[in-house]
Amino acid sequence: MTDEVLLTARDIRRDFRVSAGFGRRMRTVSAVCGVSLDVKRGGVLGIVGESGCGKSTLAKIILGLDAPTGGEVLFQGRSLTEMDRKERARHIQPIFQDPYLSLNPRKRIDTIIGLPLRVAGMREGEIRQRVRDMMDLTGLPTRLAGAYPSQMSGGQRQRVAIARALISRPELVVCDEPTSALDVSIQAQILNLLQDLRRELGLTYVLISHNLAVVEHIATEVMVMNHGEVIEHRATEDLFAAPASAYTQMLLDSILTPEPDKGLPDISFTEA
Ligand SMILES: Nc1ncnc2c1ncn2[C@@H]1O[C@H](COP(=O)(O)OP(=O)(O)OP(=O)(O)O)[C@@H](O)[C@H]1O
Repeated sequence: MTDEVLLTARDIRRDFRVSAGFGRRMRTVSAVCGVSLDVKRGGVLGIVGESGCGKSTLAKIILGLDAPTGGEVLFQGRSLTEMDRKERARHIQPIFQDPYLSLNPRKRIDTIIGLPLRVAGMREGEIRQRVRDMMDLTGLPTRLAGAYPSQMSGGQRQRVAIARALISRPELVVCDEPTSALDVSIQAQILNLLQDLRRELGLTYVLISHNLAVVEHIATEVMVMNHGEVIEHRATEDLFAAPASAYTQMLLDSILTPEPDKGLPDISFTEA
């Protein structure tokens, strides 16, 4: 990780107007309440917190897929609002939780992976080569190029989603629960792949996860959220060694308390 700040979010707010029920008045839900953060080039910022604390809303705002009701996001000093969709996509790409939902079931794998390059207007010959290289890099056998998402396993589908996200060589990848929909036995493979790709391609990640074991292993910094606010944001080692807040301590305690008969999650990582 370097000290260069790739992305800055300043005082982000996101309010939603929601109906309070049949015949009732509208009320405001504040999903994100004044969050500021810096993402440093080459690092992994883990964002953790319980369900509903605002992680995914913040991720969508960082990706430019949703507009904040207050504050601004700067990528290399430029506001995301100054960039069009194509330019944003060149710099920042998402990897979502469920690869099945995020892949078009009617398209072949090679078409899905190459789509960002086609949108950018690249020549077909070059696209084919880049797709082959990216399949190789993400551990997808080339014989799967003509397959459809329904013919693949969950892990393979997530590899396709990763290949598609990385093919336009973005600098920042926002991973929103990238392994939560996968079998436990596959989760570690995908996390190890993400780690290898980060080193090989010099990527920066924002990693949203409710799984603190995953975040502890991968993130260089961790930001803890609760009710739309930042509770603490520190280097991973420091946070796990001595959490500064009772809320973080409660989250840490909850991963150390296995569910009856299930034991702790069996995720084994390869060492860096
Ligand atoms: N489009 C929306 N309309 C209304 N309320 C919303 C909308 N999106 C999110 N919210 C509300 O904002 C709050 C934060 O939601 P968000 O999905 O960001 O949390 P999260 O931490 O990602 O949760 P999870 O881990 O369950 O995905 C929740 O109370 C949610 O109901």
